[in-house]
Amino acid sequence: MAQINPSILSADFARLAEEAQAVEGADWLHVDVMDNHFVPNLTLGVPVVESLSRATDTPLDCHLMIENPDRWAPQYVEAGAGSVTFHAEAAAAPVRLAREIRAKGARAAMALKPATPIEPYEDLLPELDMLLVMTVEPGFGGQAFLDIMLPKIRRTRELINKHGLELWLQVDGGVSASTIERCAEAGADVFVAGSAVYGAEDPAQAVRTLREQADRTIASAPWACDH
Ligand SMILES: O=C(CO)[C@H](O)[C@H](O)COP(=O)(O)O
Ligand SMILES: [Fe+2]
Repeated sequence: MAQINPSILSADFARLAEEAQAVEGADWLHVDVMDNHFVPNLTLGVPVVESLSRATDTPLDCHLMIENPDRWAPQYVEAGAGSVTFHAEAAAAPVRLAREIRAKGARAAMALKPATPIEPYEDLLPELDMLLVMTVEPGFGGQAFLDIMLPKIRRTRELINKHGLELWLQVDGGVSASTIERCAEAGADVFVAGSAVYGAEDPAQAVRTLREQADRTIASAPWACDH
């Protein structure tokens, strides 16, 4: 089953609680944390995540685009995040960090920027609950989907299936009605969508439509039948 995670990066930050409630029915709410160092943009931090976790029943999927996640990621679990994603390029000790996130009670995930290959991380996959393949350069919403990431999604899915892991494979960046099927066909099962959801007239309906598209594709995808 596909999971759709609307990204509040494309929501109205002055009405975050309402915007979160507008997509109830989504699997997770994707929260982009940017520190203006790891990426050239600044969004929100621990206090906002804490408030947001009280404002919605949808679990929070925090995508940390920050330096030194080894220091900060555990605080996002304490703030109420159900899943915390750190970047492979930023973590000093990814295994220790993934174990700490899990020990604190959240799902541990690792993200790869477009130029970061999956292969060096094969042995680390059992330490993770989700792997995020970025399909745009992290930093901004509303960018065009990078088709050249499809082979990496495919290779990552092959590694997950080869090792028989229950790891989720998330894609983030430019995911919309016109790109979600290519991602699902390549092996993704968790889909972040910012502008495609919050730019729609009815965000909750946009979530349902994306989920239907992804579910239909996954149902006939060879990678899902083999699994
Ligand atoms: O991590 C991100 C950007 O770094 C966002 O989650 C992503 O860009 C979502 O926005 P959109 O669906 O509009 O591309
Ligand atoms: Fe994100």
